[in-house]
This record gives sequence, structure tokens and C-alpha cells, in this order.
Amino acid sequence: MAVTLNANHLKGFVMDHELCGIQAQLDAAHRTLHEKTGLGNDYLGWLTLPTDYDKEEFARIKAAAEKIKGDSDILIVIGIGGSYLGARAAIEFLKSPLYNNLKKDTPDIYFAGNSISPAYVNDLLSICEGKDISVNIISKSGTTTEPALAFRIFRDLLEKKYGKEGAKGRIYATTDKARGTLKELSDKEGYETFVIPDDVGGRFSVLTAVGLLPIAVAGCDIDALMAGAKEAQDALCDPDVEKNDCYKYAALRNCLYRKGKAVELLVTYEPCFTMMNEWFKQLFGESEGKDHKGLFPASVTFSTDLHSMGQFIQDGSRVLFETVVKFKTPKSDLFIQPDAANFDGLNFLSNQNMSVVNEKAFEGTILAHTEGGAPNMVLEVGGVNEKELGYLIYFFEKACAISGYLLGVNPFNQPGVEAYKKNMFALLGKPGYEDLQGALLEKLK
Ligand SMILES: O=P(O)(O)OC[C@H]1O[C@H](O)[C@H](O)[C@@H](O)[C@@H]1O
Repeated sequence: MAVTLNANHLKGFVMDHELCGIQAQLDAAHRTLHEKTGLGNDYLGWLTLPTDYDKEEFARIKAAAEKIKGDSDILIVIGIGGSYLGARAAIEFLKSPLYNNLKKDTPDIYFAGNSISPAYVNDLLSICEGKDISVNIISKSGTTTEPALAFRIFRDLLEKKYGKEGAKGRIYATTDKARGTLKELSDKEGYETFVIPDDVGGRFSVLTAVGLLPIAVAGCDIDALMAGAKEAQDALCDPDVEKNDCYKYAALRNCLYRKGKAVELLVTYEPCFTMMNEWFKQLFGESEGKDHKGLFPASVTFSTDLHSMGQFIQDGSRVLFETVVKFKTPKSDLFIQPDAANFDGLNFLSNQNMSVVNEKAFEGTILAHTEGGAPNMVLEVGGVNEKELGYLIYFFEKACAISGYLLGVNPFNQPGVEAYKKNMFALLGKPGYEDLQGALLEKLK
């Protein structure tokens, strides 16, 4: 099994009979999901994506990735939320958070359209000077403000640099198959397009063209990624909590939530996983956080954050539990040499691999935190590679859907996200929002 749940450190926090107690609800959540009878059942395409994905498009994704590798120094990936986090997370995890600075024969990849910061865009524009560029604009709705605005800027850059015809061969649009401004524009301009299936929501879309094209451009093996996800699809179907670690994870986090642990901290000891933490936060946060319910998903990277958030986790409000994602085999290792003078007194660390030190930090921390009243569980992952990542992505997606149904919410919508957008549009004077604008300006006085 690619992801194994170790619940040994939950002793004293969750009793064995609690898992038996929640089994009936788990059975119901499982049926609701697989029989497609629950809230949001229009958005279950991700459930069978690892076997059902469009093979013809998959081949086009690979071909486009090869073209981009051949003709571009830089790929700008424009998107936000589910149209951004998965690709970045996978690339940082599989390659490195320092990917752009590595010696490599694949293009640098920069992400844009995930904020409204002019300084960020200016920096990126200056990085692009004198370089050959391609752009992958990703937006399911095709109308999200942040990516649309960034696309306007980078499309203009490409058209000025290569002419309209040249730009056409360097712009790839990943969007809805039929609807939205982006689809219309792409058809009009003749951009190559990739589809985000109707029944796959943004935060569940990393294994569609949304994630696959940028991930392939970075030189990652997308066949292995899909194969790992398929393994999870096949393996995680038994509703028995004792036979399905994905469901056990969903059940345990729900048990903890019901006893007042309202914050889940996803913990990693690998900086390359930090963006996966961000992906996880959108997945669970947008899926569960509604109807005034839900666990608040947070994250930390250790040991970095042990020096900033460690105090709170050890000793602050007892509202949180930790889920540690732990890799059995590190991506690479480093032997610590002894030093004859031993001025720094660090010879006790020497003559061993650095991963051993990281491992002891993990063991010491889990003992300290559980002792301090923060429950911990560990998701053990084999290693850092495409197959394990595919499995882990599917594991989290399914755990998230089951968690949502256990909580009694629709895990596949995000109505709350519209509130800020409405206000922002009104304040910016978007046509149609005139009435609201007056009311808001009054409140801002
Ligand atoms: O892909 P898009 O339609 O541009 O959406 C991008 C993101 O923005 C929205 O506001 C939603 O909250 C997210 O669920 C979505 O992933």
C-alpha cells in the first residue's frame, strides 16, 4: 500500500470503540459517494478519473509538453486555486521547491494570476525579458478575475514579441469544453485547448490537463502519476474502517473534530511538500468549511516551523491535532562528516545520514506534542516519486469526499467564495453592481 495510516499516537485521544461507533456513518458516506446519491453528485468525475481519463487528450498533453520544452525557456502557468495549486505542488514535490534554479533541460516554470499584486507581475515581466516564453492559462470558469487579468498582460507580451500568429502557437488554454470567455477567446484565436471535465471541480482537478500539462513540462512522468492514482482508486474501496486507511483517516479526523479539535495541522518534514500542504488546505477547506461547520485545515513545515509555531502547538489552545505526512525513503540523503576539532559540538550528529537527524526530530516532536495534548496521526508514504504522489492525491481526494459526507455538507461546492468577489466587483464599478456599490461605500466610511 502506498499510503499507510499509523494511529499509534492517538492512544488516549481516540478510543478503539469510537471507530466502531462511526462505522455505520462511514458505510452510509461510502454508499452515498459510490451510488452518487449525495449532495454535489454532479462533481464525482474525479472518482474514476485514473481509469476514465481522456487518452487522446493525454497524448496531446504530452506532445504539447514536448513542444514547450523545445521552444521555451519559460512557461508561465496562469491560474488560481484549483487551477494553480496542484501543478505547483506536484512540481515542487517531484522536482524541488528550487526547481527553477536547478541545472535542467526543461523550461523554468513561473506561476501567475494567483494574486492581484502588481509588484509580482512586474518582477515576472522583467524575468521574461529576452527569454522565449509559452503560456498555459488555466481557468475552469474562464472568468476568474485574477487569472483573466494576468492573461491579458501575458497575452499582450507574447503578441508583441511573436506577433499574433506566433503567440497563437505558444498559448495553451485549459478550460471548460464549451463555456466561458476563455473558451470563446481560444476558439476565436486558435489556441490549443485542453478540457477540465464538467464533473471535476477545480480543487479535484490536478489529475486532469490542469495539473498534467505543467507537470509534464517540468519533466515529470505523468503516466506513473496516473498509475499511482489508479492503484489508490482500486485499493480504497472497502468501507470497513479497519481495511481502508483512507476511510480510517476520514473517520479519525471526524472523531477528533467532534471532541473539539477543530484545527487539523498537516505536517511535513520536507520543504518539497510545503505546496502540497497548500493544495491540501484548499481541498479540505473549500470542501468542508460551510454551514458554519468544518475542520480548519492548517499546515506547518518542520523543523522550520518548530522554531515559530512549535510553542503554540506544544502549549497553546488545545484545539488542534496533527496529521504528519512522512516519507519512508527520503528523496536523497547527505552523509554528515565528523570534524576533528568539533568546535560546534556537533560530532554527535556525524557519521550518519542527515535523514536520520530529520527522523529523530520527527520522533522527538511527536512524543513531545502528544504529551502536550496535541493528538497526532501519521500518514506513511513510501517515497518521493510520481507513483506515490498519484496515490496520495487520490487518497486525500477520497478522504475529503468521505469527510464531507460524514459532516453532512456538500463537499463539492464553494458558495461562500462569492461574497468577497461581489463586493470587490461592486467597489471596482463592474457594470451590474451599481446598487451594491453605494451600500458598500457607505459601510466603508
Ligand atoms: O478555474 P477557475 O474557474 O478560474 O477557478 C479558480 C478557483 O477560484 C474560485 O474562486 C474557487 O473558489 C476555486 O474553487 C477555484 O479553484
